[in-house]
Amino acid sequence: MKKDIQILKFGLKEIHILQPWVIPVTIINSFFKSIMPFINIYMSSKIIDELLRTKDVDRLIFLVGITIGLNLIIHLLSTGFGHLKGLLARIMWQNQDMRINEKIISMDYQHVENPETHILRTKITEGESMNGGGVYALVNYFDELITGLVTLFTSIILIMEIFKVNSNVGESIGFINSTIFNMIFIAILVICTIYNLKLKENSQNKFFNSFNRMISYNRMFFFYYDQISDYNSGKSVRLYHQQPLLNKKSENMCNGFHQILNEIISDNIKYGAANGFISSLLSGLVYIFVGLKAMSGSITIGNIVKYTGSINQFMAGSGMVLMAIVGLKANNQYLQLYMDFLNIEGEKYKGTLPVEKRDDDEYEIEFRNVSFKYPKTNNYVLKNISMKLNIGERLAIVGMNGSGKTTFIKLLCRLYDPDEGEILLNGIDIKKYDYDEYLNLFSIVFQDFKLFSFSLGQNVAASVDYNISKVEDILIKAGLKERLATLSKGVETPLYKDFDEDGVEISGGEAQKIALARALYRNAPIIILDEPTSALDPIAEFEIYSKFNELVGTKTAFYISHRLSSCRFCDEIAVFHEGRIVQKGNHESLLKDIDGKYYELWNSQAQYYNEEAM
Ligand SMILES: Nc1ncnc2c1ncn2[C@@H]1O[C@H](COP(=O)(O)OP(=O)(O)OP(=O)(O)O)[C@@H](O)[C@H]1O
Repeated sequence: MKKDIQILKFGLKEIHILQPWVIPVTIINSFFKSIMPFINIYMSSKIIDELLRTKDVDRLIFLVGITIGLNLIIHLLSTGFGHLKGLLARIMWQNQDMRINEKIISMDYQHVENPETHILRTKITEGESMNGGGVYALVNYFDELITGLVTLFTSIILIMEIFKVNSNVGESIGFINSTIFNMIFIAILVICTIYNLKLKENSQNKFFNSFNRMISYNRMFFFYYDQISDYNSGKSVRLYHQQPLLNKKSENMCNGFHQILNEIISDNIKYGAANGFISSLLSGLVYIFVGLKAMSGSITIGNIVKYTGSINQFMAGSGMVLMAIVGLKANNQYLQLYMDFLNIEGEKYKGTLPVEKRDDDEYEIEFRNVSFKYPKTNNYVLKNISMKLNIGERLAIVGMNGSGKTTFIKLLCRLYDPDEGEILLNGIDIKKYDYDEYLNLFSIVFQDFKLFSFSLGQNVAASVDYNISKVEDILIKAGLKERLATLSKGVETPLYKDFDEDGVEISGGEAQKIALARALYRNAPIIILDEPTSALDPIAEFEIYSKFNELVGTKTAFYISHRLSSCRFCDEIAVFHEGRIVQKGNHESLLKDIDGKYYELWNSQAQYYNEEAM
């Protein structure tokens, strides 16, 4: 109970943050919605009594006029506020999406790589969009609760009279006029309502369980959808005849999904039938109860309309309140997911020390006995790494697949922190530096870099506004002079066709050059290139290497590559093997150690060049 209230408070606070007007407008809308039926109930009873008693035409016209007028006003107000509420709730929903995205962007990288974060996110978005659970649903349950409470309160005021024992009626109908008769009726009303509530609660819980089972199918569905729609995968699908594989996988997913859907539909039918039966039974009882009271003479004919209408409204209102409570409780399960997501803590210590701004780019990096394993794994990916990179030096990192090269860079950029040892910048642990200032020291091209469907210039500058001539200069330096000349809108040409028909498709090599240009545009003192030329043709690769010193200037550079021939220009080469640095030195010295890993790697690659040459 305490936890439920806590989650509810969180939900209401969230709604307020996302769109502060949603709650006030919902309350006003619920009020108008709920009083509308009572105007007709009350006024109808007055008109009937008037017809049966005085038949005063002027008064009848007055009563009908008031009824129509009130109906019109309340209807207009209720419709207007209803639309406003719908609009605000949609804005709130959109703001929630943005809040979730902002959270993902700002959370520690280790959470971004953690599949559990993505499952949680999928549960939240699908809970909202497909199952009506979460913040949006809270607005609706809140609406139902307020509407129910106002309905309940108003109906109680109107029906109180009927439960009064009338001393003017005769002995023969004494039982109908007695307190016991009234109590029996109220007891039946309460029992049926509680039973209905239990049915609803069971159905909601079953639905939430089904929803949890559905999540994995939904994730698969979107995965296949993406794969099938993505023209890049289209190539391998055709080439490897993967259609049957994808079809089979989709079919299995659909079967699992349909099975859960069938269970939900059959549960809903059972619940609907039971609920319909009980509601009809109750309606019948209300008419019998009020009819008997009228026959006994304890109420007027006009009051039959008032009391049957009000008791039905009482039942509807109490049903709404109870259903809203059950709904709110069930909805808490969805809100809890959202709360867990927002509560994902930034565990990383962000530091406060400002990074010294140096015109001479004199930044020295040292790894001291660094060991690291990925969260929730047992094996060290890096073990006892120690190395120092002097200012302005170019360090090449080579090694076989999975030897830990990219992980080394991830630690350097504080995407993860070491489990043991420390990384120092100018002799100070990098954790102590202000996180954002520290990151500003790096220009990085990752292997799996990403370009966006924005303009070429915005991609290079990583910003909406940019200096056009600077972007052009850098693109030319990165080897895109000819390609740039073919673009009618120059650097303002959109990349890809996702949002713009005039967008251009670029090759893998061109994309890599743009990613390189982006790193150069940033002009940070330390540059990191993770396989920066893997997609380039030999001539483009040669051009980049021959200009590398000019491109990198006085910056300190980390250079990761599988192609050992392309690392020869580096001052120092570190050879990684199974998470350790097994050799260090320049190309010539490393090659002299014929038992070393570098010699082995070099020869295995040189062998192919030689064979090709033969
Ligand atoms: N997020 C992660 N969670 C768990 N293990 C990971 C994660 N990322 C990488 N690894 C594992 O860490 C090891 C080192 O990976 P890393 O990407 O650093 O190697 P690499 O030398 O850069 O390889 P490659 O040359 O193929 O790019 C691999 O065994 C990899 O499976």
